[in-house]
Amino acid sequence: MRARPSSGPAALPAMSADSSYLAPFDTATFLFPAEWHTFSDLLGGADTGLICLKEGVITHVNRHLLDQLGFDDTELVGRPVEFLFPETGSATEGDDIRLRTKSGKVLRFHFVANRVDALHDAGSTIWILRPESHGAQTEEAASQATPGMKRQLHYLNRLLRLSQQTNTGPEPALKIILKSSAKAIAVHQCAFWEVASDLASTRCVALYDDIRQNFSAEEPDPVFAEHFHPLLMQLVRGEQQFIVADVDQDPRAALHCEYFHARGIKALMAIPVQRGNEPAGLLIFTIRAQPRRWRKDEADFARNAAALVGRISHQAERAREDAQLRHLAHHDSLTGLPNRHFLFDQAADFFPKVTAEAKTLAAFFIDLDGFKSVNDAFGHAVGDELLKAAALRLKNVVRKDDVLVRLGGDEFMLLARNLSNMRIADDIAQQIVETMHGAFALQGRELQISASVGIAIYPFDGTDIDTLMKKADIAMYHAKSAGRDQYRMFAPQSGEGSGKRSTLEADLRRAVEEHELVHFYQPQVDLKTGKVRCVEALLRWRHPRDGIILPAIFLPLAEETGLIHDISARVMHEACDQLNEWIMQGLHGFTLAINLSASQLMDRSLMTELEDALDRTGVPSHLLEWEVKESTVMQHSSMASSLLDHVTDMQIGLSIDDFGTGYSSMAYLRRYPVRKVKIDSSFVGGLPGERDDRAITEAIISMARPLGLEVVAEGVETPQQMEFLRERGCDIAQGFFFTQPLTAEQLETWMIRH
Ligand SMILES: Nc1nc2c(ncn2[C@@H]2O[C@H](COP(=O)(O)OP(=O)(O)OP(=O)(O)O)[C@@H](O)[C@H]2O)c(=O)[nH]1
Repeated sequence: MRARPSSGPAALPAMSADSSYLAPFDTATFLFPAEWHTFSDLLGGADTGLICLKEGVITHVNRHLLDQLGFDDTELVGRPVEFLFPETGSATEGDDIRLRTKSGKVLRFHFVANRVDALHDAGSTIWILRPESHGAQTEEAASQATPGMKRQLHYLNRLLRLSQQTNTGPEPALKIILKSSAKAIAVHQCAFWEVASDLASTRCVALYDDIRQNFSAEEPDPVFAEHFHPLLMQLVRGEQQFIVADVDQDPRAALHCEYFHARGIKALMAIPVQRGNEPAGLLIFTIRAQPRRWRKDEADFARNAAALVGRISHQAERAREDAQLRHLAHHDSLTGLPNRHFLFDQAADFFPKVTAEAKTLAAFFIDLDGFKSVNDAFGHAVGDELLKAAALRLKNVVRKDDVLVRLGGDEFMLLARNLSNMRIADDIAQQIVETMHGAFALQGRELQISASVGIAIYPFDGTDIDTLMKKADIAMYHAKSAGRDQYRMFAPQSGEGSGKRSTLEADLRRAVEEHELVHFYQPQVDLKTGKVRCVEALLRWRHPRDGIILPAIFLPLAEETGLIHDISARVMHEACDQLNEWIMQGLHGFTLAINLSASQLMDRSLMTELEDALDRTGVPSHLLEWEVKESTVMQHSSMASSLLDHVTDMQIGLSIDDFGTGYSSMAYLRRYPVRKVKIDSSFVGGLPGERDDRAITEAIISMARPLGLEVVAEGVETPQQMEFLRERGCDIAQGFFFTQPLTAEQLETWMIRH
């Protein structure tokens, strides 16, 4: 087989050291360095030269060959291989090959094998060069070695490919090495015997059997204990290799013959494995039935495989130790909870995420009440038990994405992410307080304790963990002063922090004036026709520093400061303008839904703003829809009723948000002209798998139908959810399955495509 690289320049001045032949070159794109090292470790016996080429250009040369030729790595890598040929040159597998040294001498090598696509990188070629024959005997040896080395190369190649595919840790890697090594040097079995750290015992970790084609771990038996174990221990301790061609002829094997006969072993190679500088065990290759005169390349391969096993097991041990250390450093040994260090490390990771996702985060500072007296009355050990039991109860309050840590003593902190509204923070704090109420049965006693909780909210009370913790601590202190066994939100008057609140207020004023409050739009799609029936306008604050902020965060502040009026007026006008623009563009056939909070519903001037906006734009009022939360209609029914009555007269649609979230009286459905009810996304999220969510969804749909109400499902994310809803007769769906909320321009493009 001709192996001369075809892509190299045809007539090169071979002896030239002209650097113009150095192509722009990045080794990493050709071959992983680790892969090359594994490869050259395993194949490169003390006298084997290896060159790796990519399209005729040298990418790697092993140490042995570099030493022979007198070149440095950097002098060869990146050059066409012809650079090494004296005058003209060629390379034919199975033949001799002549290469020039740096000093101008010419050396001859035996070209054992040329492997195309040897490594993961298609197009890579590996040349294996052995010392050129010095006489008849060596020539014969070389030609005998050739098929063996080709096989080694073949299995090595497989080994590397597999190790890349699996990459699942030391155990699969070990199996791959055992199997490939057994095949590469054609033995019946290859086993790794690991030695205990006190060097007192060995254990067969894995054994590959070529005949059975499977792995097992050899069970030591009495014959092993008496005849083989002493040999293993002696080899491990002395770091000696034991290479035997015929166990019946070799006097060193005589003592252990019984074991070899019992196992049918005729020849073996036992090679010590080092883990770092410590003995790790032995890699043992065995041959049954026939003696075997081990060739040098086979012994080299075995030694290199043992080195690889040692390296992998060393890396695995280090990774284990690192993980253990990291766990210890980040966890509290009493409760097993993450500790303060973990919290700060985590904070570095999740604060940017929270900001990027425009989410909120609540920090709960939890401190047990009167814990000291438990210690004093019953002793530290009972105190410890109580801390463990309290931690366990707190864990039950934690949701999937939350982080609970023990800060120290009787203090814990919970970070709850992704709060869609502030009521959830109240609910969580209430749960924390309540979870401590039941008596703790500890060491035959019943102990009663309570907890005080302080809450701080990101980004309003702080944008870093230190500040949030401090504010939550202040709020917790206020909960204690108010009588303990309760929670408090951080409020400006609860300590320093008023500065921040007033900055925020100023920010919000500016936001209204500078149009930082913007609408995103999410379509609601008819499940029968696939048409867009409605577009919900979702108000967001595009804060120049803090990113997107949800209304659940800024509306309470807007209500507190009276800014809500300006915001509502703007919402009405902008919604009508946008709808008008879409109508002018020919996008119609859908309504526009606007969310109204409780305080907006009580603002009588809102009606005037709405009428102005409708007059100014000419948008027909029936194309508007108001979305009001069920709780809002219920809690403020008398105050809101006159506004809602007016809406009825104007034929503005009314839809009830978060329908079914816990209010039992449905009388308002008859009282007001409700057009639609929306199934809260918290129920839709569990569809179709969660039994309760299925039952609630089905109940809402069957309740709405006789009342002539349309049902809209919010938060639909998967085809399975959509299919379930469609089958159950849900009319309309909205959610990421169709699209996330979009800007007006994005929505236009989306609509044209759908
Ligand atoms: N058993 C036990 N006690 C601890 C541990 N770490 C700290 N403590 C004790 O926990 C107590 C916590 O103090 P405080 O929170 O001020 O005591 P308290 O009685 O709960 O006071 P209030 O919070 O004001 O109700 C101190 O007495 C600490 O010595 C621990 O690991 N185990």
